[in-house]
Amino acid sequence: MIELKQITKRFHQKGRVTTALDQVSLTVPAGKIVGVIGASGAGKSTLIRCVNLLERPDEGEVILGGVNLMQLKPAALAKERRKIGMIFQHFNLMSSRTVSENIAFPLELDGLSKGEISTRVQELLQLVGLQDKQHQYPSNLSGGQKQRVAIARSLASNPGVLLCDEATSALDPATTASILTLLKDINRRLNLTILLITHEMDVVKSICDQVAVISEGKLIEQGTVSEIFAHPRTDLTREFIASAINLDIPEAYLERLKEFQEPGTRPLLKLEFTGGSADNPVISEVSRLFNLDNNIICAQIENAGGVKFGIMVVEVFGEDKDHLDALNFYKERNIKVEVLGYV
Ligand SMILES: Nc1ncnc2c1ncn2[C@@H]1O[C@H](COP(=O)(O)OP(=O)(O)OP(=O)(O)O)[C@@H](O)[C@H]1O
Repeated sequence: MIELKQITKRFHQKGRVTTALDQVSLTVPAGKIVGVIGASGAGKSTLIRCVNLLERPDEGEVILGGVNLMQLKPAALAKERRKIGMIFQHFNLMSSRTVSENIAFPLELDGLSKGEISTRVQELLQLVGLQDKQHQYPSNLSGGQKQRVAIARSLASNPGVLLCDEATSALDPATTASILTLLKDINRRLNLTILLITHEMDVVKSICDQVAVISEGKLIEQGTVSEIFAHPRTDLTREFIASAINLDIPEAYLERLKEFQEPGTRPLLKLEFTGGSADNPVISEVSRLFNLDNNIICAQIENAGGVKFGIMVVEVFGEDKDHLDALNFYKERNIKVEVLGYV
């Protein structure tokens, strides 16, 4: 549905050139939800803005439903852009218009009659669950309700594609979850293709079919969510996966944690499991093979795209040499292991 082919975008400012995107190629299949994740300044916003040519790439092709947008004249491009909806972190609603009037705006631009607009607005209000707010102004709505209005407005002209620019970044966790559920529901019901950018792996984990990781303007990894969570190839991707797990080490252990080993202290290990390694009984294997006792301090196992991943923190009792052998064993089993310190 969306094909970005070797997109490069440079910004020139005060004699300096920033390459925001460097030969980026990305395909978003029809009906799928694809997430692009990256840190601040990685190029996410530039990437998503290149899809509807809000930013014009210096090199490469932007193909939407088989049409190369880069080759279109302004009138034809404006027509193609009507097929792309977009929502933003800060909603971009018109404060002087009510909820219904905001949603009606693109339909007015499309030249629909008053009756047609009214019918369509009611459908959209129902889709996003805001019938009771239709006469309110945006200033009287919560963040989640504002984003629902923005979603309804973006869908007014029946676009085939929805671009989401950090759409949940300004929302609290519960509201984020409800907006992500709505996006997934719309994706299924309308067969809408969604490209979203985010800096949160939780968003990817919740609703994406595929994910690409962007760093310094380059896509460094892409694949299905299950592939990427099962076999992350880069440290950055591993960090994003780990960030999707909220693991709290008990305060009592953190207070006792020492950087270097002292007599009578034991290593505290953090183990990160992804994919196959989360299914293996490694903790009991390690105990048996290396004569070590593991005290599990905290652990969390999550699921994304049918793949398990998780983190466990263990206090290990045993001989120094056996500890080293165990560390190597974990590494051989593709389990990322870190000695957090000694307790
Ligand atoms: N209009 C512009 N003029 C000059 N430089 C720009 C412009 N827009 C973006 N950049 C630069 O391009 C790079 C990528 O920026 P971009 O906004 O795409 O990153 P991002 O991943 O969306 O970051 P964030 O999550 O902080 O919004 C940054 O180095 C940024 O400073």
